[in-house]
Amino acid sequence: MTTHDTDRADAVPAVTVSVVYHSVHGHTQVLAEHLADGARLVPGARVHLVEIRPEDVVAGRWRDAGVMALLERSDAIVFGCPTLMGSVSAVFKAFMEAAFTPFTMQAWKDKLAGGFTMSASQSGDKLLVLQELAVFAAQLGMQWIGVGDMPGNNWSGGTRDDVNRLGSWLGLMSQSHADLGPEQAGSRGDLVTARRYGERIARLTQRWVNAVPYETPRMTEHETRALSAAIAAPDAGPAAVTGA
Ligand SMILES: Cc1cc2nc3c(=O)[nH]c(=O)nc-3n(C[C@H](O)[C@H](O)[C@H](O)COP(=O)(O)O)c2cc1C
Repeated sequence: MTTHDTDRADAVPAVTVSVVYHSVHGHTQVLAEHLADGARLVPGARVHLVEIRPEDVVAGRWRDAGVMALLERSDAIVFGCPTLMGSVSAVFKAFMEAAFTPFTMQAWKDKLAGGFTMSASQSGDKLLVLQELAVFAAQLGMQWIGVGDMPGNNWSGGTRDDVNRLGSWLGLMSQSHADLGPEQAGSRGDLVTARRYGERIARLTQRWVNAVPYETPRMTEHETRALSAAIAAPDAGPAAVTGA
């Protein structure tokens, strides 16, 4: 089992958020890391970053008892993988099929869920992957959380740095140019959107599990464009700007 864990239990009650992802060349991993960083902003959030590894797939079956035990005690699970041939990656699908056991026990019922995917094309049929992940979560009886941001890059002044620049709500979409390495994964806007989505999931988990008060953050289109402009500013980085 490969996990990178953070414990920010503080004085508030704890929730456990696990971000489970597969990445072939590292682009999806960057997205997962930013999503986890956003979740870590929430007091009490214990965030686990869990990589699904091809070496744990043997004869078509993925197995890792440690990961499954962690997921069973998680309050929220976020699923992510690259879009490959218009579908979830094969390694991640092997993980999904291994969830047949918790499915039979309804072990993940009423945990919160979310999903993300990365691809090279602007569309690349990423919606199909998010639909697969959402149906998977529904089969497990989970409660799905979508992206809560207005769309970006949908007007003449829009850029790749915009928040939610691919205009996806079912889950988080990001796009990486096929000739660039993971150090240039996605766009600044995608990484900020990932952090915002991670924070949203962790805050909603705190409300769902511990009834921690949560005031729904609302941003007008105008405010969203101002945030996108801040992300595009030369000195700004995704770590510095979230608009939260
Ligand atoms: C076998 C294969 C299939 C792919 N299929 C798609 C696709 O259907 N749509 C798309 O936009 N990109 C596709 N891509 C590009 C990947 O989604 C893209 O390179 C992504 O950044 C890989 O993420 P990773 O570095 O986390 O593995 C494909 C790449 C490979 C190698």
